[in-house]
Amino acid sequence: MAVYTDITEDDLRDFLTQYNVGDLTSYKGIAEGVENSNFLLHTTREPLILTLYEKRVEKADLPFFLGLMQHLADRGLSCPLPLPRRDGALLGELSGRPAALISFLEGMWLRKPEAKHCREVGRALAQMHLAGEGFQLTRPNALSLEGWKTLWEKSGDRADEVEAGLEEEIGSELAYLDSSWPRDLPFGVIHADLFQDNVFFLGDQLSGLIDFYFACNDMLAYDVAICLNAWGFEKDGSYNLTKGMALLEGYDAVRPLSRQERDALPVLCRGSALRFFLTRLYDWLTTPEGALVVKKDPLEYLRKLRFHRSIASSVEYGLPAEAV
Ligand SMILES: Nc1ncnc2c1ncn2[C@@H]1O[C@H](COP(=O)(O)OP(=O)(O)OP(=O)(O)O)[C@@H](O)[C@H]1O
Ligand SMILES: N[C@@H](CCO)C(=O)O
Repeated sequence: MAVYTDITEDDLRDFLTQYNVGDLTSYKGIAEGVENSNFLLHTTREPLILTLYEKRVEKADLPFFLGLMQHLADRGLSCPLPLPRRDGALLGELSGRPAALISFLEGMWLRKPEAKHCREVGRALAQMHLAGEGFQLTRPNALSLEGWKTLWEKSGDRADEVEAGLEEEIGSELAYLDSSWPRDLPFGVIHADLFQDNVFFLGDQLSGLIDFYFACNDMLAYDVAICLNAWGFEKDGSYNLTKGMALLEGYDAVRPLSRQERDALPVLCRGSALRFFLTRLYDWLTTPEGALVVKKDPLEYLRKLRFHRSIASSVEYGLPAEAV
């Protein structure tokens, strides 16, 4: 679920008078997603997505997210576009939340992606990294080392409620990452949350990327690590070498990874697994029972983190040996 903030039809109709989008014919809340409240609207002209930005999205960051979608779409990436209001603004307010109307992207996310889809995702990620060049606004990654430490300070003393021994294990992991985190790899705009539910396909054809609300400036290879975590594992927790290889090959064909980026992949995967473990752990411990949101399992990312600790070289992820 993600409808944290409900809207009334009257308020919505009033909100829509600020746009040139035709008349509202129907609307409904969208159950998927965990961050923002999303609604699907039908108007006499076109389907639209209405997003109300919730707790983890800073209002000051919205020009970055909305401007980035415009920048990427202008450069040929398939992603939703924020619609301007009659006064040109991309952002309005509805039910006390910042709100935007976003174009509807055709397609569905894949519940059972195969290696061929992972290859497409790798390609699209690299295309996004190239298309992001020249974007003028910047946004530091709030969920990198310092952000992880803050999350850990808020939840570390209760971590053993989720699994015994976690307080010590994650404390050591953070210390390791603090001392080993790469700082001089190529930087750019990263998506930072390119999970399966944020990539749409029409049949086997990738139709576009959505949900740029964690996008920020960080190491491009960190985004590859996020994708490898999200797409390279099976539900039973095992790493699927064929899928990982396809994703990496797809990326590398569009934006070749440097030797330094390849060498850093294991540590970047550890950091990325820790990032999602920590946000999930925090949500797990703080979301009240009965809230209308499906809590995501932090232990899934703990298992991935442990897997990455066993990796000695990026060849083990499926990068062709001769190219490493
Ligand atoms: N532009 C769009 N076109 C079509 N459907 C969309 C669009 N944007 C969002 N959706 C629908 O809304 C759902 C939730 O959107 P989104 O992933 O942006 O929400 P979120 O709360 O930010 O989620 P997440 O948990 O991935 O951070 C998507 O799975 C999709 O069904
Ligand atoms: N993709 C995130 C949730 C949304 O940011 C996760 O799976 O934990």
